[in-house]
Parts: sequence; structure tokens; C-alpha cells
Amino acid sequence: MEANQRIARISAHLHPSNPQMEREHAILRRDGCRAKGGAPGFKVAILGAAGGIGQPLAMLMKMNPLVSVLHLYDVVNSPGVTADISHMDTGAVVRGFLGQQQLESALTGVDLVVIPAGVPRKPGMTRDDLFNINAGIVKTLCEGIAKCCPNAIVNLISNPVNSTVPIAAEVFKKAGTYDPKKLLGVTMLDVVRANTFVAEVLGLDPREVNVPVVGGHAGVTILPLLSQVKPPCSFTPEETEYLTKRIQDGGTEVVQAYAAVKFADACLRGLRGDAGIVECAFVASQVTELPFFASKVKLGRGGAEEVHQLGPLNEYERTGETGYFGVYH
Ligand SMILES: NC(=O)C1=CN([C@@H]2O[C@H](COP(=O)(O)OP(=O)(O)OC[C@H]3O[C@@H](n4cnc5c(N)ncnc54)[C@H](O)[C@@H]3O)[C@@H](O)[C@H]2O)C=CC1
Ligand SMILES: O=C([O-])CC(=O)C(=O)O
Repeated sequence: MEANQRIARISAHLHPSNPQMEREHAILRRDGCRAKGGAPGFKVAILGAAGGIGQPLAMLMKMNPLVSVLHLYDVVNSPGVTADISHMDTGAVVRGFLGQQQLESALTGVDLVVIPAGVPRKPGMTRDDLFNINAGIVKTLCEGIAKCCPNAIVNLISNPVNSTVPIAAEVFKKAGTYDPKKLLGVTMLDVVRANTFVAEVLGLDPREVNVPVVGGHAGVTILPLLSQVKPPCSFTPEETEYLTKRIQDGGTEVVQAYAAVKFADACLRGLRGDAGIVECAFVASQVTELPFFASKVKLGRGGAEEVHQLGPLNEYERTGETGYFGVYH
């Protein structure tokens, strides 16, 4: 009973109609994106914030000094997650939003929207098996974005990324708000994995390794460019085969929020105007004949301001067993 009352009090506190929240909101509105007591920064919304990716992502974003306001939206459990995260003694002000009737409040005035909402894979499933459920979820969330924060940068994590990004593009086109530079599918996890696995093989610190990963975010569409690893190095055919397969299949080993945070942080540094921010992402692209493709992009105030060419590919990458690039020379 007591616990229930406490939960009710917490929920009331976190509800956007709570007077204290209203006051906080008013302060935030007056100061633009400067949070109460915090440094100037960006307003970020996480949609699906109570999930396996959403919760650690929320925690890590609360620790990011570029974030002044953090909105945590989910259809379940967001009040409890918000209470937890909001007690962290870092600058960002945290607000919780629960259920579709609060989606618009969660999105209003936001600079960056990160979307890990939707169902994850169970053993034996491919990412494509998630399409039926996640397509509808992403559509609804993107309709909210088109209405409430049409200029925000969108980091789309929900799988299958190869399909949810084109769906989001169609929603934005229909609403007349589509800016291809601002819609980015998160493939950073492929890069993070590639850096780690390549560093293991080379006996290096993963932080010193950079492996571009291009294509898409499922199975053979994930193509690590092992010929372009920095620092420059070479691999035996067996190592190439092992690393390519391990990077492609990494999603069945583990899922993690770290990569989502790393990518969101890169987007925020781009928004701030930092120079030389280049990361891989799944974006609208003319690099191949496919309409969306992951490759290196330069992140700036406008989002993915430049989509880089793939650079020279070796024989394996062009025509290797994955066959993915067989048609692109
Ligand atoms: N792009 C990438 O690198 C990665 C993508 N993923 C994908 O991210 C998604 C989430 O994965 P997990 O966090 O592990 O799943 P999860 O099931 O733990 O969390 C998903 C969250 O989304 C929420 N949700 C469901 N419908 C919603 C809606 N209409 N609006 C807002 N929130 C909603 C759920 O309540 C839940 O809290 C999956 O589709 C997964 O495949 C996961 C890891 C990496
Ligand atoms: O594999 C999954 O289902 C989640 C994901 O996208 C990844 O870990 O790369």
C-alpha cells in the first residue's frame, strides 16, 4: 500500500501536468536549451527509453555534457526509469513521458531523437522477422516527430534498420518534412564490434583501431572494409573470413547501448559545430545504386552533411563470398 502510494506520488511528479514539472518546463523554455543549473546543451528524446537498449542509453546520455534536457518516453515503465536516471548528479534535466498521449510533449522542441523502441530478436529470429511489429511502431513515432520536431536529427536503432530507415523516410516525405541529412540509421554497433574484433586479432588497443563498415545492418549486408583499417595493416584470407563473419553475426552474440551513445554523441558534437566528425551510418545515399546505404558520413549542424564514397575496395570486399558488392565496381 505504502509502496503503491509512493509510486503514485512519483508518477504524479513525473507527469507533464505536474506543477513543478510545468515550472521546470517554463524555465527551460525561457532559457532556450540551457538546463536549470546546467551548461547550455541540446535537448534529446529517447523513444523506447525503458527497454534493454533504452535504459543504459538514457543513463549514458544523462552523463553526456552536451545534453541539457533528456526526455524519456516509453509505452511502459518510463516513470520508474525516469526517477532512477533523474537522481544522477549530472547536468541534464530529465523528464519522463508515458504512453502515446504524451508522445507529442516528449518530442516538442527536441534537437536529437534516438529511437530504440520496438521488439528485439529472440533466438532463431533474423532482424527481418521484427519488421511487422517494428514498422508500425516506427511509423507512429515518426509521425510524432514530423509534427513536433521536424528539424530534429533522428537516430534510428529499431530493427530491421535496413527497412525502418526507408519507412521513416516515407513518413517524413508524406508529412513534407523529409531531410535526408537528418535521418540516420544506427550502424555504429557494427563499427564498434569491428574495432574490437580487429584489435583482438592485431593485439592492439581497440581505441586505436578504426574499421569502416558499409552497406546495411543485417547479415551479409554488413561489410567491414578490412582493407581500409586504421592503423594500416593486412590480414590473411583466413583472418579476413573469420573477422567478416564474426562482425556480420555479432548481433546474435550480444546487444548493447554503448554504440548508440557513441553515435548520438557524435551527432551532438556535429550539431555543436565541431569539425571533422566522421562516422559510419545508414543514410540516403548515392554511393551505390541503392537508395539507402551505410558508409562514412561527415556529421555537422545539418546532420549527415557529406556522404563519403567507399574508397578502394579489395577483391574480397568487391566480390567476396558475401557477394554483396558483386555488382558495384
Ligand atoms: N541498430 C542497432 O545497432 C541495434 C538495434 N537494436 C534494436 O533496438 C530495438 C530495441 O531493443 P531492446 O531495447 O533490446 O528491446 P526491449 O524490448 O528491451 O525494449 C524495447 C522498448 O521499446 C518500448 N516500446 C515498444 N513499443 C513502443 C512504442 N510504440 N513507443 C515507444 N516505446 C515502445 C518497449 O516498451 C520497450 O521498453 C530492437 O528492435 C532491436 O532489434 C538493438 C541493438 C542494436
Ligand atoms: O542483432 C540484433 O538483433 C540487434 C542488433 O541490431 C545488433 O546487435 O547489431
